[in-house]
Amino acid sequence: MTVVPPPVVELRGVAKWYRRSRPILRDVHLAVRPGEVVAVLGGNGAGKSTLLRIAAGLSRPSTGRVTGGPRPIGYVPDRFAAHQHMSALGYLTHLGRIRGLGGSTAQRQAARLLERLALVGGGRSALRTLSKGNTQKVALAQALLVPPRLLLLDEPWAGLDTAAGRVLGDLIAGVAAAGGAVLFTEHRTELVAATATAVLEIADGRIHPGGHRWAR
Ligand SMILES: Nc1ncnc2c1ncn2[C@@H]1O[C@H](COP(=O)(O)OP(=O)(O)OP(=O)(O)O)[C@@H](O)[C@H]1O
Repeated sequence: MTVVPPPVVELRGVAKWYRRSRPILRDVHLAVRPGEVVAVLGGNGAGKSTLLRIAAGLSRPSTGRVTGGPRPIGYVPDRFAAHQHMSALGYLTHLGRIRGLGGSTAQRQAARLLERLALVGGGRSALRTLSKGNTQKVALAQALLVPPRLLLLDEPWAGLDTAAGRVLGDLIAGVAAAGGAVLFTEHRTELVAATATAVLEIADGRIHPGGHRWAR
């Protein structure tokens, strides 16, 4: 008998609207379990980022419930502002310490991720000088400093070159293999097909199962 593990995060009957807005999400039911990599598709403005923010606990549903909310959560937002004068390595080390790592572990982990993602110019580069793709590498590294039980990625391939894109695929697979759950948004179907174990689509505020499961 196969035992289905409990969801890492679960949304039950979630709806979201902003003042005077149409409902962005309606009656969304979604469960992401350990080892799953779930892709959320949908057109511009469909509500994908809204869904991720709710799953992250950053935005409250107007109705419905979110259960789970494990720690640590890794979250890469659709826009990562990095205007600081700090270096990439200094910034990530600082964040790692805030998240409970010792100073040298935080620095080692930050350096390892930046090297793996091949941050151009290296970790000493000031954040505000980084190109879009290199800023995205820092955004990804901050989400992975502490191995997340839930990894939420909003269009994580945006701006990445091919090599870094492949590394991202490996990092996502690594989180899932370690028993983490991953929920990501993406428009490019080839990236979804190569990465996701399940696909959902948001249309009219409702979640529609993609129906297709791609074997890894
Ligand atoms: N704070 C807010 N106040 C009012 N409306 C908002 C707010 N945040 C998002 N919206 C609206 O909610 C809708 C869904 O936005 P969301 O960013 O979730 O879409 P998305 O599917 O991620 O879009 P894209 O693919 O363009 O990134 C949009 O119409 C947007 O304008």
